[in-house]
Amino acid sequence: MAKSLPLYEKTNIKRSTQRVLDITIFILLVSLDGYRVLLIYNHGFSYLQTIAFLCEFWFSFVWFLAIIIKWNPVHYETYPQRLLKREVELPAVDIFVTTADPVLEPPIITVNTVLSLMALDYPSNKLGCYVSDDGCSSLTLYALKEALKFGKIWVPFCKKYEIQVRAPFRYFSSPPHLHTSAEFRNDWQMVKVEYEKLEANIKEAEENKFGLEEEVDGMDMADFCNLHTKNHPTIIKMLWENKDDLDELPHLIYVSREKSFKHHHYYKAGAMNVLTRVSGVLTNAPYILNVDCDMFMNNPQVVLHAMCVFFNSEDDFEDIGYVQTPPCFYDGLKDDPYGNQLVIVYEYFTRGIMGLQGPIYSGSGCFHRRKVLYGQFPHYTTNSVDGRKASEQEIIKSFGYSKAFAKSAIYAFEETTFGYLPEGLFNNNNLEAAIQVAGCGYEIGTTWGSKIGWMYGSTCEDILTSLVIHRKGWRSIYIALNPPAFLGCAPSQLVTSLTQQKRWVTGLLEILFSKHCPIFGTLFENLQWKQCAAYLWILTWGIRSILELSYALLPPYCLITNTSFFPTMEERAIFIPISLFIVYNFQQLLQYKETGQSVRAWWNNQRMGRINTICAWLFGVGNAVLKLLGVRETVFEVTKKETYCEVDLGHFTFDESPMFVTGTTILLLQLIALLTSFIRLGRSRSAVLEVICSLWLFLCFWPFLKGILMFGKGRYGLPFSTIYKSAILTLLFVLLCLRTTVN
Ligand SMILES: O=c1ccn([C@@H]2O[C@H](COP(=O)(O)OP(=O)(O)O[C@H]3O[C@H](CO)[C@@H](O)[C@H](O)[C@H]3O)[C@@H](O)[C@H]2O)c(=O)[nH]1
Ligand SMILES: [Mn+2]
Repeated sequence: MAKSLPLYEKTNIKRSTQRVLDITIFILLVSLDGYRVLLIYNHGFSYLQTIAFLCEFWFSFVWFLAIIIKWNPVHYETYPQRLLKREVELPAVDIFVTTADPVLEPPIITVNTVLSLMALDYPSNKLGCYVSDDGCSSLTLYALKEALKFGKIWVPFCKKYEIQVRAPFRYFSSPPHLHTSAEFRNDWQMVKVEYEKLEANIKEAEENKFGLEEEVDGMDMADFCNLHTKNHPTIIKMLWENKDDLDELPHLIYVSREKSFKHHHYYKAGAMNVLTRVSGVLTNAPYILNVDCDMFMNNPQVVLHAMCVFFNSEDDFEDIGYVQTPPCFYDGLKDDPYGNQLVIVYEYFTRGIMGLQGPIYSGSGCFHRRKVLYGQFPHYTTNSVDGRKASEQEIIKSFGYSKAFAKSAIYAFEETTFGYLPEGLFNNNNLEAAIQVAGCGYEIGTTWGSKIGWMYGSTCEDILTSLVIHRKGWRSIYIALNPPAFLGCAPSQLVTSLTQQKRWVTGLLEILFSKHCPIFGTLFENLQWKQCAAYLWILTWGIRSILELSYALLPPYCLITNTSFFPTMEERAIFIPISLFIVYNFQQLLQYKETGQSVRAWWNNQRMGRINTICAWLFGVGNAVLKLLGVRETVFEVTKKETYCEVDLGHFTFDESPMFVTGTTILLLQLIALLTSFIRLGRSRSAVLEVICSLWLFLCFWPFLKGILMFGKGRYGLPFSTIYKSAILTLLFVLLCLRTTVN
């Protein structure tokens, strides 16, 4: 019987070898800690040994957390065909796309994402697509308007021929299949020409910066006339309304929330909350799918897959808060030179977390339940604010003064499948209500960002939001589809990648040192302790960077001062660090092999691991400290989206960023250390392991040496200021080393 078949199934993945290796590494780490303790106990306190102990102790702790996470990996399989057989009424879904800057995020990218989403295999009268434009750009609006025209031929074309890749730029980047009908080839050609026209129009508008006050194609652009992108009233444009017709496109709504210099706008989290409210008064779908502007939909069935989870069986479903799809990227550079494809993190860590309370929300490609975002606790079917049923008055107090919104929220708590559609969608009353809830003063005195919606206070609003949801006891589920549900663009330049990493680390520390710290969530709320371990593993990245930096300074210190911090050749304990080095790298290599990646990809990732921690994460820590001290607010630096492949892809390029100073300094120090030990060869104590460490780090930071050698050769070379700052730091360190030996 079709009805009784489950809509999704969970299978455990067996990874015995990995488990054995994990445990072995942990035992070795603990032995190393033990060795240090004994040494300090027997020979008295020494700074060198204490620093080494602290670092290694922390690495052991992080490894312990990792074991908890990786212990029980799982896989979920979803069956949309079974769902369709059940003939249930499918619920409405509101789709949120955010864009923030027409230069860093060219409108053609956003347009492709929107077009792919409009073409989802899902009843189009149940979909509403909201685009938030924090850049308040008439260009983005114009591009959307043009895209809508193209969408009217694109979407039917995709559905007629069951095209899989529904982002046109991606689809047209390869020729059509050979064995296709003449009709298909004609259609293909026609649609392609139309897409090229769309591209050309947007490009032209970009170049000409058309007179903003002009009427573009019957659309009044006067709203954008003379306005400042950081100080302007709300602009909402109802671009398309689906009149409850399956063959039409889904609703398309453009929202640029009000901005003023007097208010904080909370970056993406703020934008998401505005969309939540605007969609609340318009379509109020019980499910919300959110997608970054650079993540196009790549599996048309993805909404059906997600619904399989939500619709499985009554009791099961009652505590699932959201469904996340993995972040996957297209056109990954060969062998992952910047280590940002996250394959290993996904396969070993995320799959592991899936077996705990559930995956962490990663900001894009996620299906939320509206009532969960509204602060609902699991197993409630009516509204509950702070865990108990609330009156309309209380709802207004916490959700803001809009009556229309409060009313819609009550519907949302009851999770009616259609959402809330009073007489006609785009009437003036609704529009007025929407403009009201998009105002920048609307949230004052409410609990938006503190208890409901997307959470404020961290540039990693995604992780903070999911933590707050998990703390209430909700579970979450990951669906990894084939083909991947969404494909995004990963930074293809070193600076961009490092800037992103830096922002993440700042955001993570902001959470760790706030009242939202997961430890409290486990002690006082419903966050499971293993899930807490998973959060801690991520949130402590910044701390790891300080210890990694200290550890990276130990070998040069020892080699310059002719001391050692590792056991020497004469000691039997030397086998501990040696085995650790071998087993650890063997395990890493094995993981790359298991996931079908090359040895080169392993090397690149492990190298970028060091570069990220020492360059980007360290500055992330700096930003977080400045914020905690109240010196400076953190800033969400939007990641630059590269549209076209540049020639130097994969080559390291540099700029004036201070992040490169630490990297260059570490390189110079290893160089001096290696030279010193070479000169001393034969006359010094045996410091084999220190030399190996130094050499290893030297190889990791090799691209910086190239940067120095290419000095003056444009972006491939390190700028002079960076080199001389690093040289001064190196000199200071060497002097410090010499001073300690004199004493
Ligand atoms: O003031 C802002 C800043 C950003 N965004 C949007 O936020 C999204 C993510 O920004 P991006 O610069 O692409 O950051 P990434 O580092 O690529 O984003 C990752 O990390 C973020 C948290 O740091 C998450 O929010 C993202 O979903 C996740 O993909 C984009 O759609 C932006 O348009 C806004 O809407 N308003
Ligand atoms: Mn992004």
